[in-house]
Amino acid sequence: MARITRPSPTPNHSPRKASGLADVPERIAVVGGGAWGTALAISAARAGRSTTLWVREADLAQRMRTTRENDVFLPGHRLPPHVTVHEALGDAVRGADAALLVVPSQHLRATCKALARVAPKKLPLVICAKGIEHTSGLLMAQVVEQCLPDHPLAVLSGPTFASEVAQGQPTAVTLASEDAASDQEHSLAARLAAALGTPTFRPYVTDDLRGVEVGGAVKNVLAIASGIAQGLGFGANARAALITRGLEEVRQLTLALGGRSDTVYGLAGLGDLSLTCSSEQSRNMRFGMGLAAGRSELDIFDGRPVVVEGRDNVVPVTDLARRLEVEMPICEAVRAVVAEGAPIGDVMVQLLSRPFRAEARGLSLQIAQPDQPVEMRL
Ligand SMILES: NC(=O)C1=CN([C@@H]2O[C@H](COP(=O)(O)OP(=O)(O)OC[C@H]3O[C@@H](n4cnc5c(N)ncnc54)[C@H](O)[C@@H]3O)[C@@H](O)[C@H]2O)C=CC1
Ligand SMILES: O=C(CO)COP(=O)(O)O
Repeated sequence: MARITRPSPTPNHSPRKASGLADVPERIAVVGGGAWGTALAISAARAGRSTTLWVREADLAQRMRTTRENDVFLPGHRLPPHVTVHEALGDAVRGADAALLVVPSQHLRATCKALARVAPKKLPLVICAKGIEHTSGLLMAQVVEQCLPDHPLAVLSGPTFASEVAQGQPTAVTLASEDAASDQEHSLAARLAAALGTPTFRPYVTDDLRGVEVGGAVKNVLAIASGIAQGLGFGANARAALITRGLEEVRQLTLALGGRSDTVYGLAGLGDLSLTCSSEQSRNMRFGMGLAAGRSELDIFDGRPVVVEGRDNVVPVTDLARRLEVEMPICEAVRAVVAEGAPIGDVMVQLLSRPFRAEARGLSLQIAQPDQPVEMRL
């Protein structure tokens, strides 16, 4: 395995200037000790940051302090010495310069409410969860703004399987903060990039929070579709079509919400969508494959407590699209299977029987529906 090492990153506690940039956050708190939080803590420590990790499960936190491994959510990866594990949220964020929020999307609000009681004033917050809140239909940044209104906000997203990041495999991410437009190198996103970036964890900065968030929320739903397609035995052509047409669904929703096309074609859009739709490392994709094979949810992950954001987000994603009158046929098909119990075969036939249409934007062709029966052995 190729591995690039960085010239001896030594953590220190004094503010650092990087390449003439403003002070970068030195002490990073990671809120959420699942696979992604653990990988981000390892990566932040590798970047030389002094890192705390909040692990909700007290027994796991205790074990991690001894064994230096998260044997539940990210087994096989050692925590560097500069990562301190806490089960009390207040201890994890005390003295932090920035906090990465890495709990599953549907638990973010409750976690933020708890954080509001203990977080230092104006602590910069970095959303690393991908999704839309079920009860409110809000994106993660909107949820955080409601619970912690006075805290500067950034979003970190992109094609990032946790275990590869923990291994130090080359990875690129998008870091978004609104001030990146006006105050580029002093922006929160730029300062976080300087704090968290390494030769193998390469942040790209943008000001388009909305676009970054939509890409992350929708790709998980599309990855379930990709898993279903793979599970049904469809080939590489189908996957390429699904990724391309899925990206168009991401684009339409992004634009409807005020995000930008360049974000859709960036790491948090096309990058994450293509990763998650083509690798069985993806839990969402494995979930879809399991559904196609007729397996139960528990059986798909051998009874382990695994987050499948696409399953938890398919209804809020499609509800939002319906409200904004954005057509998302692939996401709707996943909703029919996952949330409404429709038989996969019927949903697939419906999807393949949709009318042919224009690909070029601006053309509004009316073409007849396919009139042959869909011939598939499902
Ligand atoms: N695993 C990955 O490769 C990546 C995950 N993400 C995102 O990170 C977020 C977290 O996912 P993972 O770390 O992978 O999850 P995970 O499946 O590895 O772990 C589950 C996490 O949920 C937490 N949890 C369970 N119930 C909770 C509650 N009531 N309140 C707060 N936390 C609770 C657990 O403590 C644990 O930290 C998700 O939004 C996911 O989409 C983003 C990029 C990569
Ligand atoms: O978000 C991810 C990769 O960028 C992780 O995807 P899964 O949750 O499908 O494993």
